[in-house]
Amino acid sequence: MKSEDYSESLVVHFRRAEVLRQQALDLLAIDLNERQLFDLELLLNRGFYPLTGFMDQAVYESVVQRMCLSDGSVWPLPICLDVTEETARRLVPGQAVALNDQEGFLLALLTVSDIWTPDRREEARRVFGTDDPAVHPGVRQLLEGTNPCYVGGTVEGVSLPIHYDFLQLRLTPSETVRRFTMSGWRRVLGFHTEHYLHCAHREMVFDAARRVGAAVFLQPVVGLDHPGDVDFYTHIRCYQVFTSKFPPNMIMLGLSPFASRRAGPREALLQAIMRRNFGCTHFMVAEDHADPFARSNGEPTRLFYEKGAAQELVAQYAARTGIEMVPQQDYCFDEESGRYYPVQEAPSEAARVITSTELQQRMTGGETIPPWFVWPDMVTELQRAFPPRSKQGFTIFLTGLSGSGKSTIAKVLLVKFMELRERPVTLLDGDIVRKNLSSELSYSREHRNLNVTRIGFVASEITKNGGIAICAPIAPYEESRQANRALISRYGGYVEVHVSTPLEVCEQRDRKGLYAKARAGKIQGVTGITDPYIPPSQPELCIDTSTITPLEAAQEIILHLQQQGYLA
Ligand SMILES: Nc1ncnc2c1ncn2[C@@H]1O[C@H](COP(=O)(O)OS(=O)(=O)O)[C@@H](OP(=O)(O)O)[C@H]1O
Ligand SMILES: Nc1ncnc2c1ncn2[C@@H]1O[C@H](COP(=O)(O)OP(=O)(O)O)[C@@H](O)[C@H]1O
Repeated sequence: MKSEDYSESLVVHFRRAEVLRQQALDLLAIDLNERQLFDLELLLNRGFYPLTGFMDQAVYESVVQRMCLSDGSVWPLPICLDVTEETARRLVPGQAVALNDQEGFLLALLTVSDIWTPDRREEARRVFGTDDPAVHPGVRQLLEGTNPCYVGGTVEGVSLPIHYDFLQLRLTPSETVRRFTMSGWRRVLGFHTEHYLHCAHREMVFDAARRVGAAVFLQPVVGLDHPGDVDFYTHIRCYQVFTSKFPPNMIMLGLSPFASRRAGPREALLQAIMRRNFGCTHFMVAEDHADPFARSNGEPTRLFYEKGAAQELVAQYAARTGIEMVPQQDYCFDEESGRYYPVQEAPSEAARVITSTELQQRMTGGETIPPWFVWPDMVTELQRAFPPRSKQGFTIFLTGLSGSGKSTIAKVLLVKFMELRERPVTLLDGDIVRKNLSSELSYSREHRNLNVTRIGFVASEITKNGGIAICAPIAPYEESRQANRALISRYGGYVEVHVSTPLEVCEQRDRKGLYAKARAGKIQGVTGITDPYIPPSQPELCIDTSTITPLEAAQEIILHLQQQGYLA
């Protein structure tokens, strides 16, 4: 396109966007969730070409049952907009609806074609191969994480979803096609990944590209949070290091906003179609591609889909999709010859593959990483995401009856950590939180859980930023304690301490007269008397303070932290 033509088309686009913005002021608006935003972005940037909007019922059924659109072209997964029953009742065919991001910023106008209640169990059976949410996380997401009604219709874009990070890498299909052409790339091998890549991956990608005579388009999936994954920014910086290890003009990095369904072969096929839209001629597919239980680097694991099924499906449809399947082979390192080999061709049993889990363990344990495994500049990046435990933040969560000794132990720990001066320390004591953060809450089960998860949220932020959080609420219920454990252990250490001092001792202490009041019937719902305390099922430590001093109790916790490597 000539530059005058391009400026003219931009002007037309801006004028049209302004018209749509005015129109949207009077329309019903739907604020899209993260998954829906990813789908919308791919509809607007034509990553999902030939789709021009969210599928209507006929197309949806055809895709679910026969994997094709109404014109017969291959399409393996439904791309639908799910809404609540309440929203569905407010919609009629022909109506225009504003589609906003989570902050209410207008992204597109949807012209509704139909609204229906899909049989999501049937969808799950067809698309995922099971309708049991217990055995497949994708099915769980579909049945429990999406709304019950679907809305179909074409979308007209006002703006692509806004990103502020790594803008130079957020390439649309038209941008990648233009860049491939300008680079003289006629054959391009698309490589989709969610894992961090290392030296053996370079050999793997290099060999595959050489075999088919193609350059490489590395397009990692970014966006949805994967618990336990390397921190997002480190992840991308590692991809940048990875691409720097290839000869000039051989590899390009671009970020894809795809929301994975973990639908195995069908998902691999959709990813292949997307890569074709981004300008690739070949697509690398792993044996366990998009399997919900897939792991990088050949870690042994029980897969949901048959090994190799994804490769077969993508290869089977290659002529119709216009993109060829290239099988992905795992590589290992043979120390004797100092060379990398496809795992099946390794000259000796001793050839080494380090798995993602082992790498993570080595990083957090502060162990060395052999140079044949990860380049030193990538190790530096990874060390930021996986600091050794002695540099990670952690939370000590003391739970137990009133008077069991939580606050006293917490105060001793606070002083000890302040003395060490290694990390910033925050004490989130039950009474203090009640005054400052949860003053409106009662002592009902619901409110206690809310209070405890609020404490957990604050502790998770402190832990994430490398600090120490000491929490000391009663926390009588397992559900909120488990939620805190799951949240906080994503970011650092979590030590649950059950201060298990028996009720009789707590009652004898009765520093606040709480038990006396409860026994006299002056207050209701006191934990241990008329309200339950459910002991933690698997606390890291159990401390009964009836026979030990506060200092001794604190020392037990410090010892545990030292054993676990959190304190040097
Ligand atoms: N009904 C009832 N049950 C238990 N405790 C009561 C109640 N009413 C007031 N208090 C005082 O509030 C403190 C407990 O609040 P928490 O926020 O730690 O409780 S919870 O975790 O939300 O269950 C607790 O403080 P601690 O003694 O420091 O534990 C009590 O003094
Ligand atoms: N080993 C111990 N650890 C903690 N507190 C103890 C210990 N031995 C005796 N106590 C006494 O028990 C009481 C516990 O009160 P507190 O720490 O406020 O409990 P909680 O915060 O669990 O309600 C304090 O008076 C404290 O001096």
